[in-house]
Amino acid sequence: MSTIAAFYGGKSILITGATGFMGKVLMEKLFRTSPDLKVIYILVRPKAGQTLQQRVFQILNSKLFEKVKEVCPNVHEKIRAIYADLNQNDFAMSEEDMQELLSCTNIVFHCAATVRFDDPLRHAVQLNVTATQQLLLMASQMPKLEAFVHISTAFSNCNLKHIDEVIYPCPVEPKKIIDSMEWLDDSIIDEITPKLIGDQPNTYTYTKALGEMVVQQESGNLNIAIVRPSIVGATWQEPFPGWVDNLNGPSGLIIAAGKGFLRAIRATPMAVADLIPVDTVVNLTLAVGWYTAVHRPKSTLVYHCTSGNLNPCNWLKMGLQVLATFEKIPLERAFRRPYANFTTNNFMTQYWNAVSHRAPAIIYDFYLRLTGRKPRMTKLMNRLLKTLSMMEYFINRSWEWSTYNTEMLMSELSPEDQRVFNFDVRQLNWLEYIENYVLGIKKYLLKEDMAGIPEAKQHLKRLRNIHYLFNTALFLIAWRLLIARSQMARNVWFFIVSFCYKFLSYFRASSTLKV
Ligand SMILES: CCCCCCCCCCCCCCCCCCCCCC(=O)SCCNC(=O)CCNC(=O)[C@H](O)C(C)(C)COP(=O)(O)OP(=O)(O)OC[C@H]1O[C@@H](n2cnc3c(N)ncnc32)[C@H](O)[C@@H]1OP(=O)(O)O
Ligand SMILES: NC(=O)C1=CN([C@@H]2O[C@H](COP(=O)(O)OP(=O)(O)OC[C@H]3O[C@@H](n4cnc5c(N)ncnc54)[C@H](OP(=O)(O)O)[C@@H]3O)[C@@H](O)[C@H]2O)C=CC1
Repeated sequence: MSTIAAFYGGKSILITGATGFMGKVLMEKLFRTSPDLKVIYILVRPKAGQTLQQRVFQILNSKLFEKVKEVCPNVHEKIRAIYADLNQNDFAMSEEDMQELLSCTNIVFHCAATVRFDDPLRHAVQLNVTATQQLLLMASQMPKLEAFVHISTAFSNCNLKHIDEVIYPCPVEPKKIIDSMEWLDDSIIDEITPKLIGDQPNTYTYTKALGEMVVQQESGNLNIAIVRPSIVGATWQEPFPGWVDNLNGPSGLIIAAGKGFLRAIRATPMAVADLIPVDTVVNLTLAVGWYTAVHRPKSTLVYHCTSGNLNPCNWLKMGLQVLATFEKIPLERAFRRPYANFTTNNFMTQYWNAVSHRAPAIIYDFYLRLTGRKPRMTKLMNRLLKTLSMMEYFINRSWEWSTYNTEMLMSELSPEDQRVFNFDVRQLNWLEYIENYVLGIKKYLLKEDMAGIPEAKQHLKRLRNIHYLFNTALFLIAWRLLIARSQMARNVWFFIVSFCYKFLSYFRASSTLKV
């Protein structure tokens, strides 16, 4: 029997961000391995016209939870959705809900965050810093609390090249930032944002670093740990390979590549692609929760959940494997054939953006206009280029994350726990993982039917023919224009034609002689 699974039995667990990518996998694993847990409280807000209950119903009835229903048939009774908006004071929770949480919670997993890179600083501070502070305050009033696990990011200190498992101080105290957000108006905040974030690439990594400092400053007597995952990708093994349900990280760009929108990228091919499967992150998180509660380390331990130092993969290898998979299993209705062009040169980036991204979009929009339809490709392409520009910082650098605490934790686990809560990325086969990731994107994110693969392949063949036809026509037009304007081009043209004619005559003559 797994010690960690047994530990969560009978526990009341509070999860924030349970409706998010990582939160869902965390809940799934908890229910599957510890079906005798008492209750999971999840803080949820209504969204996109769905009530709390509808959101929970949708999660529990998704493919991800199919195995859970077998091992824990009463899962509906063990999940308690509590209305909460982490942007509001006291999370806008009712008094009864608050009291229940304070008196019953044994373990807290704080996953909620805004992960947008372009969020205004005020909003990012509210969710990634102030909400963390409020949750810690709540935690300090929970008499039964055994452990609080805060999910941060390995990029919270991405202004450094080598990152240790420690909390680094921020230039400005989080409290001062929180205070200033209360009285500064939006335009001033926007103006000072670049100065405040300094050498951090965006408000996301900056506020995640502030969040860690808040954890350190407000931890008091709590048993707290921080987990720092790098770029979280689809599931590796559990509950099944390739599950993914959002566009964050590489997923959106993989789709863009598969649909033929993204054909060139400013990326350093040999830079480490520090991806980490979401089930690996969840296994580590659960092991951390157990260790923190049982061993009560004296200080707040930070755990890096990264792959680069143990089993590195680079962007080139990843890109090529993505394309190889699309050869076998293409996406439906692609705009162009998938193709990859990695460049680190600024001029080449501009060139490829103009030739491979903007020009086809303009031509296609022209075609849409001609056929009486609404143009949309240029808008979509601009969005893609914006996304690319936001990601560039992360795909042109490599970082070294030390993993002493993570390795120490691994050595503390029993063989059974190492198997059930496996977070040893050395066992990961990248080519297999990436193939499953791409397949998962097709099946679970885009919900494309595998029966449509032959038609998708046919479509790619048609696109290839259109591509050849288009290039030939373009070449002939360009050549015709050149001949009309340049004597030299005409001379070259006559030289080539007469050369070919002579060659053919010679060939015919020599073959007649042989006979
Ligand atoms: C050339 C060949 C290629 C070959 C093969 C290819 C190989 C692949 C190579 C891969 C290299 C990967 C590098 C990853 C590096 C990650 C580093 C992470 C490090 C930190 C990790 C963390 O610790 S934290 C998690 C990361 N955090 C995010 O990753 C959020 C980002 N994101 C945003 O910051 C906003 O999204 C942003 C973008 C501002 C847009 O903002 P925006 O306002 O313009 O757009 P919106 O977000 O409102 O979305 C409007 C519509 O775009 C759709 N969409 C949203 N995202 C999309 C996306 N990525 N790709 C496509 N489509 C996307 C969405 O579904 C909407 O669609 P619709 O309109 O139909 O609903
Ligand atoms: N994905 C990644 O690549 C990485 C993620 N991380 C960290 O992991 C954690 C989880 O990320 P991930 O699951 O990918 O993110 P998601 O964007 O998928 O999920 C974010 C979660 O936070 C919730 N949330 C956001 N705002 C509020 C609010 N005002 N009130 C209540 N809940 C709110 C969301 O709820 P709702 O569904 O209602 O929007 C959602 O459940 C985050 O802390 C992130 O920083 C770290 C490294 C990499």
